[in-house]
Amino acid sequence: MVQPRFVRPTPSMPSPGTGEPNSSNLYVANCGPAVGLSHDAIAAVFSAFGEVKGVYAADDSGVRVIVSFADPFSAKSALEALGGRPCPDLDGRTLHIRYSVLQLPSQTQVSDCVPVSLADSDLNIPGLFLLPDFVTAEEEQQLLAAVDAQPWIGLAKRRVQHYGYEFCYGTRNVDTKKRLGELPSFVSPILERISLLPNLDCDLNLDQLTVNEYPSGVGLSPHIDTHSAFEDCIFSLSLAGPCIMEFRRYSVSTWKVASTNDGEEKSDHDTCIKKALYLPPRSMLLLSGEARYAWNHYIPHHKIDKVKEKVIRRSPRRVSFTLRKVRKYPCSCKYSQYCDSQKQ
Ligand SMILES: O=C(O)CCC(=O)C(=O)O
Ligand SMILES: [Fe+2]
Repeated sequence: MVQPRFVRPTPSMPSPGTGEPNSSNLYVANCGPAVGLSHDAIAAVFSAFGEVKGVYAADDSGVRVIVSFADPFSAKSALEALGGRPCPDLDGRTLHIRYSVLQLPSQTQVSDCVPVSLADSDLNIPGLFLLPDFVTAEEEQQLLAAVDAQPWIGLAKRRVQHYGYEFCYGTRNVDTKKRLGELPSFVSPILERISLLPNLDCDLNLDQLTVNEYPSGVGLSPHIDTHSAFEDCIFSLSLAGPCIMEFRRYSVSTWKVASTNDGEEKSDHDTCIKKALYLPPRSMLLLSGEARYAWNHYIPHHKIDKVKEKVIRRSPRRVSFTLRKVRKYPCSCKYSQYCDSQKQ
């Protein structure tokens, strides 16, 4: 699936707030993954005004998004209610909103494609490690059978299960006072294998597991796992199918980002470094240090991926086990510009 591309309307287009709504799509500046606000969090706020079909990056800045509604009247209500004022549910940021229009496919740039690496060393991201064949094919089947015997929670596009602590998608955090219990015994062999990994300078008493089941073509919006929620070292085991994971480091990625009056940062800030890695089934991805704290991770919403000139169709299903250690005290990492604990 090709992600739709939207543009900001030109000045000749009808101006917002006057008369009829002219688009179902809103161009929203001053929020996005570069300032710790995931597309899911933005969708949750805008869906108070009607059905949100999707939230997309407007450009590479990480602070400008397109919110696409099912109808123009919802877009108009959201623009009128949220535009130009601080939004308490989005970190108090002042949203700068205009209508946006869909760009025709012929005008669409195809520069979105990031070359996909097969080995972690090609990415050159400190703290990122890919461990192929972390579990055997037999163990993979046992793990899948174990989670399929448990109840799934349905989200908009994928299903999840939480163990240890519930992960709350609204706050992107966990409630440390609400422990669900021990991690299930079916992950014990994995925890044991993790504990034997050499040279890891982090707390490996992992106590939170999120199981994600992605149908073909479903991805995950760019995000950094909330610093205040989890310690360093985040493990993600891929089962049943592969995926491409993209990593983005935004140049404006800061909680303290200064924006001009209309929320537009200067164009020399409009860049992010993008890298992509192929995660085969049964592999374990470890995000630690810089990779965990400073890089957004993202699974593009594609049904077909291109890996080293080969076209790969996504399998009907990918199941991931994300294992983390819940943080009990504020984060004091050295990546303060990405850190909600050190937000000023
Ligand atoms: O599915 C994955 O491998 C990643 C999941 C993830 O990033 C998360 O749950 O925060
Ligand atoms: Fe994540």
